[in-house]
Amino acid sequence: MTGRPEPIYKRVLVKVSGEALMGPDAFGLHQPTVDRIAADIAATHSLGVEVAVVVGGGNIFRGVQVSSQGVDRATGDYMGMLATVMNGLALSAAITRQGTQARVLSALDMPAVCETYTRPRALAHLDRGRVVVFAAGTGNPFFTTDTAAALRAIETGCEALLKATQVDGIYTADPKKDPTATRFDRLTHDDVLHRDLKVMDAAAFALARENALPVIVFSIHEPGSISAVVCGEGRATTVAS
Ligand SMILES: Nc1ncnc2c1ncn2[C@@H]1O[C@H](COP(=O)(O)OP(=O)(O)OP(=O)(O)O)[C@@H](O)[C@H]1O
Ligand SMILES: O=c1ccn([C@@H]2O[C@H](COP(=O)(O)O)[C@@H](O)[C@H]2O)c(=O)[nH]1
Repeated sequence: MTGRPEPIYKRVLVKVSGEALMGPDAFGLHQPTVDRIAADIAATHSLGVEVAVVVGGGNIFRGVQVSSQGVDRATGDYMGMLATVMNGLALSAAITRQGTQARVLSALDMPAVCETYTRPRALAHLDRGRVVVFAAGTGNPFFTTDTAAALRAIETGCEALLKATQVDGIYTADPKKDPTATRFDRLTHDDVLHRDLKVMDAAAFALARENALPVIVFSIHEPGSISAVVCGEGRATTVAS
């Protein structure tokens, strides 16, 4: 007995920020941090929750970085999507080391590296109890992995999108820039869109709103935060209609 309540979801999608994977470093993958996040994903899975993951790429590359340096935006975005595949492979390997089966499904076809995303394949892996790591975002430039997270969550019937990020919820303004910003416990999708709160892009929130997908924003830096949130615990902002 851990004293923790039962999970409130059967299937969730966890969006893991790429920047979170660099831990205290300035770039790339910080293996102890990757292992800690993988352990929390495995612990969540061991509670009987089916877990899908979308991983970002901000620790390695963002398309907009090169658009001012003579590389066109679409090419830069494909480079960003490749960064998310590297992160997906690292996270999947770390989850597997925890003793939990995981598979990487890429929106861009690269059969020598990992499986290609199809919805039936993703559902089959989830039904078989595997953690599914979605990589390469939506497979399209001019999108983000936040939008991929909302899209994949809806496609695969997840009951909530858990955005594991740098901050412990949604604030009146970016708390990294405005020390007077205050945190919300609960918001509607409309609130987030009308107030133009930037924690996740508007396309992702619009998709979540249209499909009544709850979004829960919490800090990935808090150990055990993913398994806490699936049990309705921990510090977070819940966005629901
Ligand atoms: N109103 C707000 N409330 C909370 N956070 C906000 C707000 N506005 C902007 N932010 C910022 O949004 C950031 C969330 O971005 P995060 O790095 O998790 O996502 P991402 O850019 O999708 O990930 P990646 O690192 O993979 O690119 C937070 O670090 C926070 O500083
Ligand atoms: O659907 C997508 C998803 C991502 N990209 C590109 O990848 C990088 C990294 O993703 P983050 O969401 O910023 O973590 C992003 O900056 C885009 O360049 C994409 O083109 N399409």
